[in-house]
Amino acid sequence: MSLMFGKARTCNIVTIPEHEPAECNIVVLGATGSGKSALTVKFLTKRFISEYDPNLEDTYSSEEIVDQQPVQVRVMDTADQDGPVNCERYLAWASAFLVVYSIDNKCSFEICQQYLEMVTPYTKGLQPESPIILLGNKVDMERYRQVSQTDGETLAARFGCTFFEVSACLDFPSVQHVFHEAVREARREAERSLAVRPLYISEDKSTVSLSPAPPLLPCYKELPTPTTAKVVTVKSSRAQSKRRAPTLTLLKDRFKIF
Ligand SMILES: Nc1nc2c(ncn2[C@@H]2O[C@H](COP(=O)(O)OP(=O)(O)OP(=O)(O)O)[C@@H](O)[C@H]2O)c(=O)[nH]1
Repeated sequence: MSLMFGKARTCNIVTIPEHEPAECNIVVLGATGSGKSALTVKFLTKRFISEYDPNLEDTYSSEEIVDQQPVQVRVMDTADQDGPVNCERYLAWASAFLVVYSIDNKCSFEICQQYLEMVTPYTKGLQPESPIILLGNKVDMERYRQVSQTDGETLAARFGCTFFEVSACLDFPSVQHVFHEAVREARREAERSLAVRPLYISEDKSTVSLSPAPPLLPCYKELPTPTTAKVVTVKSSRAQSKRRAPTLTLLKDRFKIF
């Protein structure tokens, strides 16, 4: 079974065959219109969407290379109407969370606080924890800014999470960096939680062993089935390129891409 950075793993240390990539489930949360879908599609296709179905919630999968290591990244682009509802559909599934607001919308920032207040108590009690990244999106809208960078940094510090300001319609590398940073933090958490298991040194000191692993309890929860979620395998026009690229077959009627 491949190692998941997050809940979905057996409770023993599992060695992953070289060829099998690790997996990382990222849940994108935030107020309506904050840019969750635009950030998700930018990460998967390098392109910026302008129109979308605001009520659709989808989960995408992409093969990524993060720090020379292959990882199957699944991104759940959620669509709550105004604030956290029905959270159990993603809490146990997530390896990491991106909580998004728009810097030109104070209300979206306040809704992010509700998400952080809901998600943090759940993740802090887990081994490994699911890291949270707070994202101020639409930084290209500086002239309409309603939320200062300091406000974002202060909120992130209060909940112990990482903070970035990005724009889904500007450069791709800054958006890719946020998703890859979520993978790195989930990877570090998974390694840390494996490392903190107590070591037992036998009487004759001849052997050192890890604490007896708890019984094999598959912790993996099936992919949540939100009302309209579909796991979409993604294939982008770049898939034809030589470079190992994320692939996206976007269901054209959902997004207008330019
Ligand atoms: N200027 C600017 N507009 C953006 C940016 N990201 C998204 N938008 C626009 O903001 C609107 C909402 O973007 P979405 O990605 O659909 O937002 P969402 O959070 O997915 O919204 P819901 O699907 O309703 O939950 C769209 O018109 C996007 O084109 C950005 O970084 N800059």
